[in-house]
Amino acid sequence: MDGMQYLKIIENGSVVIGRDGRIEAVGAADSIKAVYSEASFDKVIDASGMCVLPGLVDAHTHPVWAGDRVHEFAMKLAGASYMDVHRAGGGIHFTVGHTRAAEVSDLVSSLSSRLKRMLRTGTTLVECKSGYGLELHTEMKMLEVIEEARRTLPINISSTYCGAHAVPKGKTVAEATEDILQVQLPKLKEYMESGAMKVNNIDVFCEKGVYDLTSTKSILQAGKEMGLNINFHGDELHPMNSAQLGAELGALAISHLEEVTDEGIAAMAKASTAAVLLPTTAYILRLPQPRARDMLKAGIIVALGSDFNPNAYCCSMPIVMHLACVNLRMSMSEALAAATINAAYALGCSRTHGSLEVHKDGDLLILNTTRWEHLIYQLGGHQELIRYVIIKGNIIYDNDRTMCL
Ligand SMILES: N=CN[C@@H](CCC(=O)O)C(=O)O
Ligand SMILES: [Zn+2]
Repeated sequence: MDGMQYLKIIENGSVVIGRDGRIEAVGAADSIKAVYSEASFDKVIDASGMCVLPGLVDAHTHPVWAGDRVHEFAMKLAGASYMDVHRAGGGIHFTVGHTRAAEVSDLVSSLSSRLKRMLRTGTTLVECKSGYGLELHTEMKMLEVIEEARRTLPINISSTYCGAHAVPKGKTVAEATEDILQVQLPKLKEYMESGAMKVNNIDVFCEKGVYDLTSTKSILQAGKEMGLNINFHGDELHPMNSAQLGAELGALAISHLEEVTDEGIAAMAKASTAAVLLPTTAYILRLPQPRARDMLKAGIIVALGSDFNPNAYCCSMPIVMHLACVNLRMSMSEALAAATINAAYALGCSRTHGSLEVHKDGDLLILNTTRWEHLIYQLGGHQELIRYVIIKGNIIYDNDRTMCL
C-alpha cells in the first residue's frame, strides 16, 4: 500500500514512556523538553547520534520443539523437496516424535533461549505456535510451555493453537479432523474459559497431502466460534484457494501464499486479511517468491514473519526484512512497516503495538546509527547495530553491557 512507502521520521525527537509502560509523548525533543521541564524521570537515555525504532513484530514462528533437523537441511541441499522429506516420515513428523517425548522443563528452557535470541535481534512481540504434538496431550503441553514463557519473559507473545499442522501418522485427514473438533478444541475451550490458558489464534496447514479445504474450513470455523483469530498456513506449495477460504471466513491473516492466485489476492484485499510473508522459507526451500508487489498493488496488508522452525532456523527479523527487500522486491520502508505495524495487525495487536504512538506500549529499539535503514542494509549487522531493546519502558537488552540476556 502507498502508506507503507512514507514512514514518519522525526529528526531530533524524544519519546516519553510512563510508569505504566505506555508511551506518554513522542515528538520533537524541544517541545517535549518544554512540556516535561518540571518532571523527574526514573531513567533518561541520551540517544544522540542514534536512531529510535518501534520494536519489531515477528508474525509467524514455531519456537517450541525438541530435536533439530540439520540432517534434513543436508538432504534438501542435495535436492529433496520439503514434501519428499515429509512423506518419508521426516520434517514435521520427525519433530513431533521428539517433542512428544520431551520434558516440559526442556521445552521451556529451549523456548526461552530462542525467545531471548529473538529479543536480541529486536523482536518485542512474537507469534508462537503449537503444532508438534498433533494429539491432545502434547498440543496442550506446548501451549502451556508458551504460557510459561509469557509469565516469565518480557517479550510479548501472541499464541496459536496449531493442532492441524500435519496429519498424525496412522490417521486419515477425516480422523485427525474429528479428533481436533471433538477432543482437542473442546479441551482447549475448557482451559481458556477457566483462565488456565490464554490462546489468541487458530492455525491449520492447508496444503495438498495435509489438510484439504473442507477440513481446514471446519477446524478454522470451530476455532473462530471459540473466539480465536483465524491465522493459518495457506497456498504455500500448491494453489489451494486458501486465500479465498480465509477471506470468506474473515481470517485475520494467512501465511506463506507463495502459490496464491490473482483471485486469492483480490479476495484477501477485499476482506482486509493480512498476508504474512515468510522470506526465509521461500529462500531455504527454493520456492517461488511470494508475490509481494502484486499484493501491495492490490491493497493487501502485507506483514512479515521469520517462520522460525526446525526447517527455517532464523530468529532475526532484520535478516527477514533484508530478504524481503532483495527477494520479494519490497522497499526498505515497506519491509519495516511489514515487520512492525502490519505484523501487529496480523496478530490483532495494532492498537497497542507496532508503532511509536501515544498510549501504545513503550516497546522500542535504539540503534547505534543515525539512519534506520542500516538495520536492513547491513545483512546480519543487527548484532552490532542494536544498542538497546526496550519493552514497556524497561531496558531488556543493552548490547554494550550484554545485560539480562
Ligand atoms: N509449512 C508448514 N509449517 C512450517 C514448517 C514446519 C516444519 O517444517 O517443521 C512453515 O510454516 O514453514
Ligand atoms: Zn509456519
